[in-house]
Amino acid sequence: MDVNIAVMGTESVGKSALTVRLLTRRFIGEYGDIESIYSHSFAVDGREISLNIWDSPYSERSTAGASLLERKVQWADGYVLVYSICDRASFTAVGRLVQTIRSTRGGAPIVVVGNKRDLQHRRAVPSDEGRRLALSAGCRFYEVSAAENYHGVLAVLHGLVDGMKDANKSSRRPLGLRGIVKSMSAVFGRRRTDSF
Ligand SMILES: Nc1nc2c(ncn2[C@@H]2O[C@H](COP(=O)(O)OP(=O)(O)OP(=O)(O)O)[C@@H](O)[C@H]2O)c(=O)[nH]1
Repeated sequence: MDVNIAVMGTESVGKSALTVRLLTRRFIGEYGDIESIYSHSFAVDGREISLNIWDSPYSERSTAGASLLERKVQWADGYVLVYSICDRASFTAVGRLVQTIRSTRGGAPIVVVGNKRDLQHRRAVPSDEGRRLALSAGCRFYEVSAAENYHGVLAVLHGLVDGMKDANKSSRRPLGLRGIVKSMSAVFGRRRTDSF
C-alpha cells in the first residue's frame, strides 16, 4: 500500500530540510534546486507499506507551475504546508494552499508547519496567527526548527498520521499509519547516519 505525502510551501521555507529530517534525522544545510519524491518501505503487521514524500521547489506563478501544483494536490493523501516564521509572504501563501486543498480535496489531512523556530529574533509571524489559520481550516499546527530539533519534526508526521486516522475512521481501507510512524521511529532512531 502506498501513502503519498506532499510537502508544499514557498521558496526557502525549509521544505527539503524538513523532508530530509523526516527521513534521515539529519539536517544538511543546502539542498539545491531539486524536485524529488522520496520513498521508504516498511513492513507493518506483515504488510509492505511505502511512504512517498514529494518535495519540490515552489512554483505558483507560471502556467506550468499551476499544473504542477494541481498534480501534486491530486497525488497526495496528506499535506505538510510549510512557511517560515521569518517570512510573512510564505505564511500568506500557506493560507492560499489551505484554501486550494480544501476546495479540491475536501477534508484531507493537512498539517500547517511554521519552520525556523530557532530564528526568534527574525520572527515575522506570531505563533497565534499560525494556530488560528490551522484551527479555522481544521488543520493541525506545529512550530518547528528543521535545523535544530528532530523531535519537533517527528511530531509533524505524527500529526499527519492522526489526521489520516480521523479522515479514515469511516473508511473501508484502514491505513494503519500509527504503525508506520512507530517503524520509522524505530528505524531512524537506530541509524542516525542513514542516507538515501
Ligand atoms: N535557521 C534555520 N535555517 C533553516 C531551517 N530549515 C531550513 N533552513 C535553511 O533555509 C534554507 C532553505 O532550506 P530548504 O530546505 O532548501 O528550503 P525549500 O523550502 O526546500 O526551498 P526551495 O527548494 O527553494 O523551495 C537553507 O539554507 C536551509 O539551511 C531552520 O529550521 N532553521
